[in-house]
Amino acid sequence: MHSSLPNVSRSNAARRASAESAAPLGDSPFADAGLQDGQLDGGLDPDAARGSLDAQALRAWGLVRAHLLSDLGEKTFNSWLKPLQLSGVSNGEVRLSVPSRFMADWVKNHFADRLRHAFAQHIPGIRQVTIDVSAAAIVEAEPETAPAQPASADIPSFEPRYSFDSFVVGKSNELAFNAAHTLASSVTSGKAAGFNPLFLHGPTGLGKTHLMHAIGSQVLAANPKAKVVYLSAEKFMVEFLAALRAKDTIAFKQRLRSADLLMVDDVQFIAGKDSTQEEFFHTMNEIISAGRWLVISADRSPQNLEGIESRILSRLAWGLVADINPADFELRYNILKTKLAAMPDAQVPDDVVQFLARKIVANVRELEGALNRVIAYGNLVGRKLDLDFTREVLADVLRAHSRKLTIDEIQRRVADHYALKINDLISPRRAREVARPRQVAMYLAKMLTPRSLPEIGRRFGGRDHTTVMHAVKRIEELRATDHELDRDINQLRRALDN
Ligand SMILES: Nc1ncnc2c1ncn2[C@@H]1O[C@H](COP(=O)(O)OP(=O)(O)OP(=O)(O)O)[C@@H](O)[C@H]1O
Repeated sequence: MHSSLPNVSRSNAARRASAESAAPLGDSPFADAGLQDGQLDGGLDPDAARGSLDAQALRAWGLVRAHLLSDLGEKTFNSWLKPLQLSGVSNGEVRLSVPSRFMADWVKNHFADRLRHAFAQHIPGIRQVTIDVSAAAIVEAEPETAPAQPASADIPSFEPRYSFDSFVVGKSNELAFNAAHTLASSVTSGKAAGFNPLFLHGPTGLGKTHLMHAIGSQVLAANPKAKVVYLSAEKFMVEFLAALRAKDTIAFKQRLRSADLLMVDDVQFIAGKDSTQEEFFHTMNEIISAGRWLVISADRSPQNLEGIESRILSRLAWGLVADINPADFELRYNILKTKLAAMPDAQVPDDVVQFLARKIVANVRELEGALNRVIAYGNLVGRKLDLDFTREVLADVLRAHSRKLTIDEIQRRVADHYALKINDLISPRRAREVARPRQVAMYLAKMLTPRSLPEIGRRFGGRDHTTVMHAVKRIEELRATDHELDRDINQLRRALDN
């Protein structure tokens, strides 16, 4: 595991190392994908970049970061995982470093298992992940009294992506959208909104943070001097406790309580955290009674927020409570189309968009992540973005979502499609009108179920696994030239997907 890297900037070192290595990592032909996103630049200890890590470790690190970003979402990733640096891999152990003791403890307590699991998928034999404070940080900072501030807590990046214009409205989110828009207009015009605070709630990944950022962007666009403060409830707590430890809560209080618009995201996080809730209650009160604006989000309604003090809940219920529900197919499809309209270089056929909208139903973050992954991998390997490629790239996501398809179902569909009986498919008959559909059914069984070749052979009248292998190969070859067969298979796959 030793290859030396040139002493270049961190992201270049990581990129170059992964680009230079030709060896595929595990089974994935897309091993570099983790380094495609600017989000994932860096993450490499400067000492490691000077030569102690090999290309496999670097590529695995890129993938681990990509997976964690898509699993945990940008907010959590940026706050806690983006600052991690890879400093070494040896003897089944991955060593990571962070800039402060506080962060090291936090990451250890909250993410160590997830990191270990993610690494083990890409570097066989990884048993342990160790998180240390980086040597440079120990010299430069006072970690115990000054916890890391991995991302700006004060003013959100206001991502231009997160605007009202880019938010696609459907039945499930129109109340929240209208409420957010009304509040933003009231803050900028000074006219009463008729409610304050605004409480947005809904399951993860459905656009609460997007709407908060959109409110903030609109307010700042109208009045760049407005004091807009956005922070997650987690960061509220971390900063408050740090201020308490440093015996200096005045600056913290002033910064939040003087906001014209204060937005606190994911408030469920402070459930059961008594002293933080106390502070939060006074902050809310001060903001509202001074006629300034408050927006709160949570993953559930105020009635269901267990562990949050009743005085906070009743304060929240005074305002407007707007829910966001899971998107239906139409909204999911429109969201994808809107995202694609902003990416003129991406050529994604409509059947792929429909497929994604049909398959990825849990939340918009996952939907967006799936689309980005297909596009990024397509660019990386230079493949046409069709349904086969999409299924290949998203195999893990689809597996998690899909119901179990059986060989019986495949046989039934194929038999119907070719106007045959199921018995024809498992019979010894070799006539072409039976043999070709049988090969199609075997091919689909191999592609769409986890069954092994011998198992599939057994289910087709006790045939040998080499017969199945031959069928799969033959259909793959024919699909490239026989358009009718290709169309049949696409139709069958769509039918089986539903
Ligand atoms: N209606 C929508 N139109 C366009 N993009 C959307 C929509 N809903 C969600 N998104 C996108 O989905 C992603 C996840 O949304 P967001 O982070 O706002 O979710 P959230 O509800 O705050 O999740 P969490 O509870 O995990 O914080 C973002 O990239 C956001 O832009």
